[in-house]
Amino acid sequence: MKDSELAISQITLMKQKLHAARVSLEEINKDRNEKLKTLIQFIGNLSLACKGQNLELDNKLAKLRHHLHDYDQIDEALPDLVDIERILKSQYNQTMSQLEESRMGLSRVIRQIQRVNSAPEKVKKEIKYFKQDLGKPFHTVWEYIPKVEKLVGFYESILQQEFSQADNYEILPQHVQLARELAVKISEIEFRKDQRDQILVMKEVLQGDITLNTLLESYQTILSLLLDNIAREKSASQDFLYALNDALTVVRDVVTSSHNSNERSHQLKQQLNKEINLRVDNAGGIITDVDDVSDLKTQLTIQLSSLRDALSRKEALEQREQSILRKSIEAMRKELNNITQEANSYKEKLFEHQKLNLLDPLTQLANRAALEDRMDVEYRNHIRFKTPLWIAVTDIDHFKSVNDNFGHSTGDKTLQVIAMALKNSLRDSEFVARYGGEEFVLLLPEITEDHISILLNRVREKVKNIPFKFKNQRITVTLSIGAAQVMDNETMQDAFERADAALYRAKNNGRDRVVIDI
Ligand SMILES: Nc1nc2c(ncn2[C@@H]2O[C@H](COP(=O)(O)OP(=O)(O)OP(=O)(O)O)[C@@H](O)[C@H]2O)c(=O)[nH]1
Repeated sequence: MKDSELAISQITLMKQKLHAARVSLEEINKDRNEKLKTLIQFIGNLSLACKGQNLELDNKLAKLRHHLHDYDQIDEALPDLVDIERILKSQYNQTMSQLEESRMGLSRVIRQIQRVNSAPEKVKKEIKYFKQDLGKPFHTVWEYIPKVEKLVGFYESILQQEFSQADNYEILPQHVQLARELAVKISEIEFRKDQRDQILVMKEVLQGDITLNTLLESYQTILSLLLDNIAREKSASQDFLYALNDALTVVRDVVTSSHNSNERSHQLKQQLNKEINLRVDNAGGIITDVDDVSDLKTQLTIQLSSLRDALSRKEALEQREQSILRKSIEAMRKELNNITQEANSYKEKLFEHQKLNLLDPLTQLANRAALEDRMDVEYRNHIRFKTPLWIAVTDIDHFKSVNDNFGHSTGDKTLQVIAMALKNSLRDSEFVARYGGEEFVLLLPEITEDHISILLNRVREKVKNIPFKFKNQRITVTLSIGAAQVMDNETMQDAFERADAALYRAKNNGRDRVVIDI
């Protein structure tokens, strides 16, 4: 009887050990879930950083986040990782085919250039080599951009030759018009800080007495500056996509291998559990069935030794599992750290870029893209809270005569002063954007019909009272304004068109007035 008591106490001990093993397994699971949370957070940041580059990539990352929510669903995330890799590859292929098209375009242009007989012999030879060089495919956008620059260089050499042969090229009114338009266009483009001084000088030149040569030079310089900017932008996003691709491959491999080994250990553990339960059951059966103590002792010793053996195999298995898990988490953490750093720096660049993209460089007011975003927001609020919303379109009267009489740079300064006056006459909840040349759009929420006319006339008067003085001449600049309230069941675009039509009526009725479409 004493022996059987001993056996029972050993079984109890085994059970306690089993319980302890289960608790430590739970702890491992808890740790694993925490790491998973970090991974999900990371994928969330990644989605933010990638947002807008490729809609499918955005959706897949969102889905991946959803699947990774639960470690048990990790196998469901595997196809997403494969898909994301596929999208990145297809983006790469798309770039390659665009590059191929561009290469063919350049080949066409170079064939045309070759027809220019007056090109200097040296340039002709270079063009020939260049054409042969163009036969080879481009692998990256950086191979393409220098080729375009070179092509522009050929044009320049040929034109210089033409100019030196005949300097009787005259500047015609349409050339001056082109120069003025170019000056306006470059005000609408946001150049990098280090390029701005160069652009300012060029703007002055284009607005003054230009020669055909200066006009061509300006086109060439602007083209090279733009190409440089495109190359920088592309390089930032491409670097990021490569890093992202590499990181995703590592994460996928780690997840796959940890998933496979998990599957194997799960089966092994089930087997061991079965074996342990069988041993415990057997031991219980022996205690009740066998009467002879020495028999009982022998049989229990056999059962207990098998039980001990099974438990130690289980413990070894759990230890191995834990070490694999630790290693894979470490690998993931390292990769995640790298990519988080990449994502952060890319996010900063994107943010800077977005900020630039939403501001009109000349007036520092919101631009058209920002206006569209804000229209969406105001329209949603109008629908949701049933609050009144007005849209007003305003245009400076006879602005062309300011440019014609006092020059484009005076025109620019006038635009800046008026933009500031418009902004200062509105409340924080109201919004103004430069819609185009000398046209501005105002979004005015929560204004009643009685007040809209008062408000817009106040804005009009404010601009009219600005004491502009050009070439010692006191000038009054006026605004025409058209406004419309967004009606029930009306789209923002329809209301905008009614406001624009009202502006047209204000112009036709003598300008310097507000017309409200009712
Ligand atoms: N200086 C400068 N002028 C600009 C800019 N954008 C547009 N403009 C000029 O604004 C003028 C607009 O002229 P029009 O559309 O004929 O109209 P307007 O002279 O204002 O006459 P109304 O609108 O009929 O009262 C053109 O001369 C454009 O060149 C800019 O950024 N800077």
